[in-house]
Amino acid sequence: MDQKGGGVMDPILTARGLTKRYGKVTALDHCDFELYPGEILAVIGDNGAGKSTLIKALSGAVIPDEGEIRLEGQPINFASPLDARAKGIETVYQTLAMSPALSIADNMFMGRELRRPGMMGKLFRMLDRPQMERIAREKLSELGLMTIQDINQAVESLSGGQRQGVAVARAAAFGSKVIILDEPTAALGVKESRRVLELILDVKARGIPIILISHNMPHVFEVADRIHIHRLGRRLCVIDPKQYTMSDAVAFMTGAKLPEGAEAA
Ligand SMILES: Nc1ncnc2c1ncn2[C@@H]1O[C@H](COP(=O)(O)OP(=O)(O)OP(=O)(O)O)[C@@H](O)[C@H]1O
Repeated sequence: MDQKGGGVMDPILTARGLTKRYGKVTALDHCDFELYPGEILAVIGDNGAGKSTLIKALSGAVIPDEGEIRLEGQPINFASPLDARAKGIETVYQTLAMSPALSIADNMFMGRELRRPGMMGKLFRMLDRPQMERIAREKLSELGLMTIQDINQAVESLSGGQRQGVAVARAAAFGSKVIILDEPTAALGVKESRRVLELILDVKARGIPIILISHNMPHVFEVADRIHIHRLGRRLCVIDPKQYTMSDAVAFMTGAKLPEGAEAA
């Protein structure tokens, strides 16, 4: 059943019956999932509920044992995160996957460097630094991240919030269809978290849907359009944050209360 817009919109990303076992542990147990165009979908759940495994399966980092994933209606079988990236699913992990000693521009283009013909013509193509710097500057400024002064500044010299910003801008910059953010505010202070939440809303305003994994209920309730509650390896329900309180969500998550009237999985 469509959970959004009374059946008007088709989901951009779906999963049906996703299952992943690690020996005797079932990390994902016939899990369903939907992400709709333009929305921020938060995924919450207790420790060990299977949230990371779910996003890893959606981003090609884990290959599910069973189940089906569809992107824009087409079945997909990612063999690796690179595969998922090539299809427009960008994931920003807590570790950010950046090289601290390299510059902002280098990090933004890591793995997709732009090249131009060198002195020897087409055989020896060299990095097109001016172009990469120009685009990096443009992308950061589009997302209001121009508190960063110098695009050649090493990432290690940035604050935690600025680093998170660069990672999100990188994800948003490359024709993404879906951005997955894993605990983007977990390591940040109040002010930096605020900036990152604004950035998440900016990315949404640019029409890119976001999956936000977070344990921070105030942040989730502030930005999410819908909340996928994950419990014991599967989706327990999806709730509208305007209709439930944070304590309801925590009670559902921990099994203290069952969702009433929520869309059961
Ligand atoms: N590579 C692995 N090998 C063995 N077990 C794993 C592996 N990855 C996850 N698990 C197990 O699968 C279950 C789900 O883990 P997962 O990390 O997906 O949960 P989570 O909801 O993201 O938890 P947290 O909020 O604590 O990060 C846990 O019991 C975990 O121990």
